[in-house]
Amino acid sequence: MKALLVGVGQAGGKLTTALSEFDAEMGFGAVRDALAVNTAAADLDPLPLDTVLIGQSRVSGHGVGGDNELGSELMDEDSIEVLDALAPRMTAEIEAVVVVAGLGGGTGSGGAPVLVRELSRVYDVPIYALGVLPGRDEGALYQVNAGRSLKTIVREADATILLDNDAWRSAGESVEGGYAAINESMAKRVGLLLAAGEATQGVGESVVDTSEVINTLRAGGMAAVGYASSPAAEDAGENVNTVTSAVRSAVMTGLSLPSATDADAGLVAVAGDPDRISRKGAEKARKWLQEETGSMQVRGGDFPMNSDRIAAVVLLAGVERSKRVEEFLERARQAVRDEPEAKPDPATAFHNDEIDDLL
Ligand SMILES: Nc1nc2c(ncn2[C@@H]2O[C@H](COP(=O)(O)OP(=O)(O)OP(=O)(O)O)[C@@H](O)[C@H]2O)c(=O)[nH]1
Repeated sequence: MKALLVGVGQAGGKLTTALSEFDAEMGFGAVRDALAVNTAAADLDPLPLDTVLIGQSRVSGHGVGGDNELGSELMDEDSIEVLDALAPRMTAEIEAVVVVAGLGGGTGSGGAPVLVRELSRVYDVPIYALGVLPGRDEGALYQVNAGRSLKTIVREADATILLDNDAWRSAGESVEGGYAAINESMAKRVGLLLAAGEATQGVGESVVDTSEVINTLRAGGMAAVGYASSPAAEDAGENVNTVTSAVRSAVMTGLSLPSATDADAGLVAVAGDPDRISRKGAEKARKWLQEETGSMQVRGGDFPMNSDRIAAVVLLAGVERSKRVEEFLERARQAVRDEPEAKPDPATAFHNDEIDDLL
């Protein structure tokens, strides 16, 4: 999928950078261009990307300090500047725009839903969101902000891929301490997914096509991406279990939103040397995923790559009924109970259209 990335806020800018770098290192060419937008000049300065500073007349380049309503207002006021910066990058080859943001802060949390809405008004290609959920150790404000932002962005975007900071929390390590490694790992999942339909090596109808990724994401709502890999034998016949166990691990332990396995649609891309990929293994894995997700709509195919390993990239779409999402919303609800002055209950807001959301 030839994509244009827009990072909003600090996490958005860093993740967009990690994604662009992964795509370039792998030589995929799926990330065609990228831009970072922020209200804080200091967060934009270190990024190796073109940048747009918004809200200068109101916050003088100092950020919004976690106020996502202000983040949303500033994006609304300056969206023309952002759209102007994007216009020359929106060439005919672009198949999707991905707006990347941490949902728990201020600028990304408030600004990303506004930008998604504006982009959807102007362009016909799908506008996806890539949102980072705060870890459970992060403060109440992060949880509340993310709850409201999530509700709004899911409504505005064609699909919202969620990355849960807790999914990467290794024992004893703080989320803050591990951002660089977390971002690399997130970038690998999403970068492979974007590149899955771009594979040019190898032919055959079993190769995953960009339209299959887009059609899977048509389930809308929230999505998750999983990844796992293992060494493979040279002979495809010996790799039946290698393929099935890579797909299982991608879902059971490698998902960007852990346990989000109740899905409306799925896609399994088996990456590796086509001579090593077991057809039987790929078919078994697809059937297993149908059972695991309860969806009959599970697509599958190869992602030809030069490698002596076999990797599985799994996309699950329409995962909003999952336990993990409920857990997050309960956390946000609890945060509101603990800090009653912190805006409306995001969990109720998520399920109740009568309650105001961010936009
Ligand atoms: N995965 C990941 N999460 C991050 C990173 N940086 C911040 N976060 C998370 O993002 C949320 C905070 O959002 P930020 O992007 O820092 O905030 P912002 O959008 O710049 O908003 P303001 O700083 O309030 O203007 C928190 O949940 C952080 O844990 C990062 O590099 N990687």
